[in-house]
Amino acid sequence: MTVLSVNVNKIAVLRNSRGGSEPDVVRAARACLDAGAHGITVHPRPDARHIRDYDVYALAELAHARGVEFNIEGNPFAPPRVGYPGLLELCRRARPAQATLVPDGDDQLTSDHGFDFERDDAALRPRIAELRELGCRVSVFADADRDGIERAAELGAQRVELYTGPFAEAFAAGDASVALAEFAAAARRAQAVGLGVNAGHDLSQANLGAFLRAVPNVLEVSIGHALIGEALYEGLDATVRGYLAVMAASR
Ligand SMILES: CC(=O)[C@@H](O)[C@H](O)COP(=O)(O)O
Ligand SMILES: NCC(=O)COP(=O)(O)O
Repeated sequence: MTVLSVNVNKIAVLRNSRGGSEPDVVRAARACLDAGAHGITVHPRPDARHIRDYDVYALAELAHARGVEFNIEGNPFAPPRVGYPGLLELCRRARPAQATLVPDGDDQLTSDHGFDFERDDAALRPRIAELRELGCRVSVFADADRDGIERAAELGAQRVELYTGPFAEAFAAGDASVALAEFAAAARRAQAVGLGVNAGHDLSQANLGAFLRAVPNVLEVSIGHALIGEALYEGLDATVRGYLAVMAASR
């Protein structure tokens, strides 16, 4: 079964645009959970452009109280700075059920690629080990079109999150068949060495069904940008239920 983790970064974008505390990130997360979402994801960035450290702690408290998965995404190599203690320190303090490592820089508008597991091997290993010692399940962001996804297992990761941006682009352009075959093959290669497969980036109500029907045994999708945008029209409750309906129909 695939679970839905709602990424609430974009609620914080809106809040930060004016300062103050509205819209309230925790209230929005609660509304998503009330609608049936299985978990909450955040991807705090060192420049604090959206989710801040205090959001992470407040959302962790909510997730722990509700007994749902909290997933923190981020670059494990980004150094701490004021307002951003670093991904590992955030995980030490917030104890998320899952930490998803993503190799992105501050100069990126958003995440746009996965790890090169061969190049990043020595750097990733100790961070994955430390996160696992903290009790986090560790997932690593991966490209479907790059060789070597299997190495994530050797590094100690339990899951990979397939970067679905290229699939979403192909879907929007009208033909995702080649991309879907590539993603399905990558998922199978990861699963063959015992890795669980998550997926995320630019998934939407429009493209999610096609993805889940083609790619086997996706354990979790984390969705933010499209979902929060759609919720402006339909409301969070109806939008989350809409995603869950797509997921149920794609089983
Ligand atoms: C790893 C990933 O694909 C998402 O976490 C995405 O990067 C969301 O981050 P932004 O909301 O900052 O674009
Ligand atoms: N890991 C992907 C995620 O959390 C949300 O990505 P997006 O839906 O905001 O593109």
